[in-house]
Amino acid sequence: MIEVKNLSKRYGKNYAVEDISFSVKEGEILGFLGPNGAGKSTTMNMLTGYISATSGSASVAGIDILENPIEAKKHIGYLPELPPLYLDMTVKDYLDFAYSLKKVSLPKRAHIQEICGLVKIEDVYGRLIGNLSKGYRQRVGVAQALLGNPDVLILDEPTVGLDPKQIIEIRNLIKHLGKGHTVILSSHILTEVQAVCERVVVINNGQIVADGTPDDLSTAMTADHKLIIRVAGPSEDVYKMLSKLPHLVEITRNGQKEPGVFEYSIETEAGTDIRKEIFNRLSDRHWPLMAMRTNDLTLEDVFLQLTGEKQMGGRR
Ligand SMILES: Nc1ncnc2c1ncn2[C@@H]1O[C@H](COP(=O)(O)OP(=O)(O)OP(=O)(O)O)[C@@H](O)[C@H]1O
Repeated sequence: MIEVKNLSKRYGKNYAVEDISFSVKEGEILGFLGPNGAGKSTTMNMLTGYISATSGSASVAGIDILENPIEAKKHIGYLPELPPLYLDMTVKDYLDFAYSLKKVSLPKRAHIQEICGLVKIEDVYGRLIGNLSKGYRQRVGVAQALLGNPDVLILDEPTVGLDPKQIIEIRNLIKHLGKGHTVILSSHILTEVQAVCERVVVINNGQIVADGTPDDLSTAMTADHKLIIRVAGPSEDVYKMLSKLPHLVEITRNGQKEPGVFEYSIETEAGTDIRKEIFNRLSDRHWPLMAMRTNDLTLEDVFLQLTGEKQMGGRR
């Protein structure tokens, strides 16, 4: 549904986005994750035809957005980071205005009513946008993006500035919308993409540093070379035996976790998997293996490893 190939945007000597490629399948909810300044908005603005690209191509529903922006835009609903809401308009007037601006051909009243029901803004329909809470304003922004029933929704940081209850509501709304649309959602919040998205593209300093499902990314970084095991056996002897394991990088004793059961963290060379070896050796000595788990990284750890950032961008 969306194809981005070698897309770059340069401002002066600096690349805001450099040579990025990714694709989004029909019906997918893709999280575009990166810290502030990573290039998310720039990418979304190019994808939606708001700014031109320095080089590369992007297409939506098979239409090149840079060559044929008017046609391509008919397939896209866009919620920019700062939605273009007119605070002195009522929700009704604003949606009527956006309907005309977008030259939507669907039957006006029925279409707008359906969208208002979907994003749950019927009860504020006659109110001034300036008097609405941020959560409701964001819903109005989403309603505007849904006008014309586009195949693709592009939402730039849709939960920024909302309170926790509003965040949950908007996330649920996006998940719901994902059932009938292809969605790209940008975010600098890991838990958000984990909660909402089926796939995540991680961008940092204008470049893509990872692409996969949230689980894939954790797994890829975890591998099976970092293990935590618990063994019922004499701590000193077990430790000595484990120290002779092949491909060992480091072994740490974590102490006694239950009577007679000691825990160890084992790291081996990347790409090695010594779980069977551990099991067999302990079994030979009749030291029961009470627990074994990979030292899972959270998506947050993965992100920090991928981007080399000390911390995420400050806004929440
Ligand atoms: N019009 C512009 N002129 C010069 N530099 C720009 C312009 N727009 C963006 N940049 C730079 O490009 C980089 C990427 O910006 P972009 O807004 O795409 O990041 P972002 O990931 O969306 O971050 P944020 O969440 O803060 O909006 C930043 O370093 C920014 O300063």
